[in-house]
Amino acid sequence: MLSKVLNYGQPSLKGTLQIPGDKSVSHRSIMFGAIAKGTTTVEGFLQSDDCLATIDCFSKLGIDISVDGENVKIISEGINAWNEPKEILYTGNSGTTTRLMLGILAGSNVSSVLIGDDSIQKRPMKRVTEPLKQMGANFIGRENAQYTPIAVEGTKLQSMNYKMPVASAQVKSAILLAALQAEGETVVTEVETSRDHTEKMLQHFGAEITVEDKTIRLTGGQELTGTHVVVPGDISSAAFFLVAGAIVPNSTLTLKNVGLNPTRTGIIEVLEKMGANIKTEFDSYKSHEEMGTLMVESSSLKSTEIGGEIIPKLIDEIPIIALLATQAHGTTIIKDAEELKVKETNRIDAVVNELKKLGANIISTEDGMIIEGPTPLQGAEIKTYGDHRIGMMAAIASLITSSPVTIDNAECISVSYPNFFEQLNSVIDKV
Ligand SMILES: O=C(O)C1=C[C@@H](OP(=O)(O)O)[C@@H](O)[C@H](O)C1
Ligand SMILES: C=C(OP(=O)(O)O)C(=O)O
Repeated sequence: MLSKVLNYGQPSLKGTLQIPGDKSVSHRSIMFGAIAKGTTTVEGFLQSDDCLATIDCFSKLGIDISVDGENVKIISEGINAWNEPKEILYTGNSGTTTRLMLGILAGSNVSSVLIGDDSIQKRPMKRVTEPLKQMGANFIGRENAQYTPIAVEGTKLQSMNYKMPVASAQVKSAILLAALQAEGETVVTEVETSRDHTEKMLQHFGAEITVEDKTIRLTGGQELTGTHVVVPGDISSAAFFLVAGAIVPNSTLTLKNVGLNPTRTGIIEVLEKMGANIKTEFDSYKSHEEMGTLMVESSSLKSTEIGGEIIPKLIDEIPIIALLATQAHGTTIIKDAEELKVKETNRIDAVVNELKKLGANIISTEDGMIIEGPTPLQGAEIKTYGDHRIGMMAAIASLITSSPVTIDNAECISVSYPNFFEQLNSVIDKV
């Protein structure tokens, strides 16, 4: 583990960043390219550890995948032509890879074994293996297929009618990907609308799917055809610079190429409610997903309450929103976010413990946290828990601390944002 001392000396931030590819869309571009018949070309692919784990899994299934920087080409004869992998499929630190692969492999005609890193081995998988078993899937794994390693014996699946108990795009996507191979019409109903990249990509690859409010219908047996995918920049990565621009005095940042799918833009709504100076400009059609440019300038901020249906639209941004709240006037309450406990680490505990070390006035609750601001922050030794989003939260905090911040593991950031420090250094105003 590489520890890193962050000593920027309270700079201001100025400049323009090209935000790297969306992690969720990058994973799905490979998965759909492998399921589809023909050639799929991907532009703007995120070459991060998580997305490379997805490529590695599909290479082991015999799919021809070539990577040339942000361009990827996938050639497949369709899901029924996959090879039975001779090796274990390693999903690394990626919950998305693990859960979506379980859905895909369940209805394939291969047998395989999935395993992830130490963090993945603790993350709950029953949320996908239970509903998939109801469709006929065969899994063997610890505690009734709650934890990896999990063995999957692909089989013919039946459709089902499923009311989701949690707001999770990974659960929804695993079921929809299984439903594509199942006999009959599957109906999935969400508790709250979560990111809809799977639904959008199904349409983009030629499938018919209907979405009405929180109910999604998909009939199995539809064949996907290879196509071209333009991956927008990741708003969850842009979020770190949106918050940096808002809290670091005298800053002006322009973020280009940002994915603006409305199921992901909760962070923009929150920044606006808190009084941030932020502007959005949509690009004309470039991708099957909305994208555009965001501009942010530092300003005085006020507290807010975050809970209910907005939570899935900003779930990965809560660590950086907590830092934002330390600089806002008043009491910010984040609730209905118990899902944070089953991410790369328990993000409620990690955020509260680490921001406290920096001097924040923050407490944890059963389903979130309460933050009182504004508070001047000081340097400290921060533990990332191997969680990329905690590492980046600490790095952005270091821009406003009175003394240096040390993070114990800088490498984990490459799970989602390999050129994070390069981009951060490029906007530190040297004058
Ligand atoms: O479907 C996806 O690509 C993701 C869904 C979310 O997880 P949950 O579905 O567990 O909420 C999110 O936290 C994760 O980073 C990516
Ligand atoms: C939770 C995350 O990803 P995953 O679930 O794919 O590991 C994340 O990127 O914050």
